Amino acid sequence: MYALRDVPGKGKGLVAIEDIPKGTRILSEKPVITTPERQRDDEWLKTHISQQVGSLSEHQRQSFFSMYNLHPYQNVAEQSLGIIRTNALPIEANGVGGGVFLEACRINHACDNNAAKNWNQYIKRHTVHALRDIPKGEEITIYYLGLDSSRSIRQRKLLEKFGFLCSCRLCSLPTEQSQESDKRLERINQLDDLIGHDGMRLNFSLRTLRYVDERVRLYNEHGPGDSGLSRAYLDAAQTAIANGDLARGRIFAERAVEGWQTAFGSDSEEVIEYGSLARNPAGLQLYGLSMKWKTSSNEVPQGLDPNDFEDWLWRREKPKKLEQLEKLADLRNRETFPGFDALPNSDSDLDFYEKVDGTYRPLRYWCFLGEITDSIRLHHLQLELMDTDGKKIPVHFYTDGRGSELAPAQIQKEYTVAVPYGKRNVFRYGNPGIRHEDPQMLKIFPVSLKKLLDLSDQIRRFSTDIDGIRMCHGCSKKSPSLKRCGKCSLFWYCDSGCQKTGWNERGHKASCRLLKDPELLGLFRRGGACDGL
Ligand SMILES: C[S@@+](CC[C@H](N)C(=O)[O-])C[C@H]1O[C@@H](n2cnc3c(N)ncnc32)[C@H](O)[C@@H]1O
Repeated sequence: MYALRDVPGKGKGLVAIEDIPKGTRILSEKPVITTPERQRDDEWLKTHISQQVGSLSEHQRQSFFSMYNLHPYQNVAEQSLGIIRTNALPIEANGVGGGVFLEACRINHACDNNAAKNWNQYIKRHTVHALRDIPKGEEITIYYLGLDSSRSIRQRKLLEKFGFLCSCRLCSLPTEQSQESDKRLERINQLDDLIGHDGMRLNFSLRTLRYVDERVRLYNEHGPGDSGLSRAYLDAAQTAIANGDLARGRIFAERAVEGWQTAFGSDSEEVIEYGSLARNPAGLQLYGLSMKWKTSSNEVPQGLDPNDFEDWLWRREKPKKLEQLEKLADLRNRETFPGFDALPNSDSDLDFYEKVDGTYRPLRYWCFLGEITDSIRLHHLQLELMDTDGKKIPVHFYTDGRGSELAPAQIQKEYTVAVPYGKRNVFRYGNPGIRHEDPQMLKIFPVSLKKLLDLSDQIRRFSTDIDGIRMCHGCSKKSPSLKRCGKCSLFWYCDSGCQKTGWNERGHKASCRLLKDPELLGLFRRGGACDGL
């Protein structure tokens, strides 16, 4: 795939002698000489290295002594040490710190490298993989430094450590573009700190995901193949899984693995470890730290265009295209209508609240929905509700009337209770539930939760206008000239025949009556519902 050639200004280097596709393992090599992990003095090192040089084959010896040496020397031992200092690549193995590889050490540096080096602990070899398609004739390059840093820092380190001034594409950018690239790298590093510190401390919150989302976008702008990208996807996977979101966790883990697969190969530690995470995201120890984003592993939306898919994946709030959709909430949207486990348990949960002038205010609207399965009146009313996840939780009435403000006819099994801005509360006795204090902040609708969710589905299907076209609730035909139901204004029909079908056969008689309740309509009108129901 490659040959050792003279490369102008760089001494020798490896050049592709055929097209090398992205992800190809270009080489896989054992060290001929190793250096210890612990710092040793030069005399000790010289002896240690001379012993190893002594046991090289003739071919290896020749190859070793033809390697580039930055350091002056007076004898063979000093020469060997100089070659090692110029060429050694890191090795992470017990007691070993670095090693010389006869082929891999011939690869020159570029800040926009087209190949990745890696010590593979499983096969005890150094591997080099193509990060992108490398056309025949192009030089193979790797990245010598640890972290990504600005042009001036990179140049200083390369000069100090390796004695050359880098002239790669990234280092040769015009000033303005180079400053842009530096800013990007600085922000990538800053985000890394924030994810490491703030993000994880905030219990893997939405904010962590925002940081990682930005980091991934910056990496993609920066250029392909940075191994930081896989790390970033792993952070995203951990954040999702810690919140019970197996669907996104799986996809993020798959993306992390895909990057490592390209850069390190399928037998690398990263691909093996995180490949099993992608197959079984629930196996992560952090799984379920919270269940506020709960999904199953295959709950992935189908048929979205790539941009919408990314918006879903990263939980980006995006402006909706349709005016109608903005007005009418989807009661199955778990962000707006979370199950009990996903509710905040305090005002300081920054996914739900922001601090303004010293007090916490909701960042957005959310509403807990649960169906009554039981009720008890002791010194206060206690309702037992079943939420959208099938979990049963108590609601304790600590209103002035202790629950007497509700008429007995309202408290019926299978009716649905809505609690805007509901919070999880731990009671001194009994199971965690909701502590209800303000009578305005709870409403009961005479319909089961299942029927309410079905109604939500129907509203989205039949009342949404897509470029002026709606679907007839009677016959499901799409048309730009339907007429709306005069009562609820939410369902549309071709003519009175279709309206009759909708009314008598497709359940609109019952749903239209329900939708007469302004408070139920308020539940669907997300915006209007922001101040309670
Ligand atoms: C590990 S060796 C790489 C192989 C070396 N070019 C040779 O001829 O054996 C590292 C040395 O190669 C040279 N080198 C590597 N990358 C370079 C680059 N981008 N520009 C100029 N010299 C480079 C430097 O002299 C550096 O100290």
